[in-house]
Amino acid sequence: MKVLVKNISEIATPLGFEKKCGKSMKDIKVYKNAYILTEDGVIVEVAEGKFDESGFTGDIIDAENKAVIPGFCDSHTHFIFGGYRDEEYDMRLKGASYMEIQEAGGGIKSTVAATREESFDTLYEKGLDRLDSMLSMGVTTVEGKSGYGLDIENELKQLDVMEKLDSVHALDIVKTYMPAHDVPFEYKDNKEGYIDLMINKGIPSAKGKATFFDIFTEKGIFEIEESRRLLQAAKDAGFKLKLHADEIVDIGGGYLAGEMGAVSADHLLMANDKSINKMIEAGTIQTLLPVTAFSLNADYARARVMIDNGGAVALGSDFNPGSCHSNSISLMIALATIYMKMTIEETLTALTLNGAAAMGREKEVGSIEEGKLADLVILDKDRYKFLSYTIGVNIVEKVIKRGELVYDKKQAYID
Ligand SMILES: N=CN[C@@H](CCC(=O)O)C(=O)O
Ligand SMILES: [Zn+2]
Repeated sequence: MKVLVKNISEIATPLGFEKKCGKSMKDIKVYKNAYILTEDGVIVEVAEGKFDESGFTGDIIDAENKAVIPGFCDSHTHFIFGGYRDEEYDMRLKGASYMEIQEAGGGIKSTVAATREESFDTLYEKGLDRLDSMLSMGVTTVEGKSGYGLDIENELKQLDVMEKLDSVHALDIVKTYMPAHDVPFEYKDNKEGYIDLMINKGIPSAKGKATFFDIFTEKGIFEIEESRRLLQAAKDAGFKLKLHADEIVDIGGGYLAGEMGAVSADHLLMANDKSINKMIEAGTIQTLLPVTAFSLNADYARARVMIDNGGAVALGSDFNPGSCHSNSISLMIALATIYMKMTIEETLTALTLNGAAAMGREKEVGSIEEGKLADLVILDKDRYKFLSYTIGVNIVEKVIKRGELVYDKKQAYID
């Protein structure tokens, strides 16, 4: 089945089947007055000018002289969770810190209690709504983590919910197993016991159910040597690695990510120069989550140092019920461009091709070119620079996933 997307004012996309590093992050290909031809969900032609429609029997999507970009690849979310933490957020607005709340038994632990309580079906229904919301912001591939079960059964419940969602929803989901998100209440005086449980039972139980293993490497949560043991066990079991690193305190989590050959290290608000250089040397993608920094009222990650020294930077939403209850792509773009001093071209690469690479999907998605899946966003503006210029506003008009129109903002309104 062929689909033609025609009357495109401008296509803006990074090009390639590998992550972009350093200076090349800003190299965006811009086609003017263009079209995209797809077949069976895959892009077969991208060109400027008019496509000869005589004898064409496929479907046509008219972009009405609007700009087209690749579907966003959000490589860091915790979107399967029970309950909410609005009261804790209010406490933070009144001055309590994220870690104070966590140490007092709130934070991740309160979401773990709520997620254990919630049935598969309830988590699934909430997941559907959250995926719809992501789609409306132009996200076509998303990473989702477990990490709110913290026991064998409930961690697998989260992964199974994502598996089912992936099979029914237009968005593609890349699953991450994260039993090392925190030490559960029942092991509060026996962290070693929990680490042994994860190594001996948890990791084997999740084999084949998730692509990545992730850990919260943080002072007072999992320290460097504890993290190393867990990461090694996960790597030996065939998982690719991710780390939540250097978010609150610099304990060298970014350096460990480089040493372990992790695909990505995420947050990195406090990452020091040695860690940044180690990640660059190791090819570890530095995934930055500016909406979390904004929500925690913390300093932003040093994107310019990372990019100017040759690093590959991705951007993710970190959508979760605690540190960042927002999946807003437009807010993320505003923060990345204004506070992290990324250009809009670097930001686009970070949210598409590099995000795809942070999920191991760079060969399939993340750019608009022959051979990639036809995952496209039609903006309601004719130039891609409106992505940053229209501050904090969602300018996604239509979303195409594997060549099929799956979201149209205009149909969301009653006339
Ligand atoms: N920092 C650790 N994990 C999440 C927050 C999870 C939560 O607060 O529930 C994050 O990436 O920010
Ligand atoms: Zn996270």
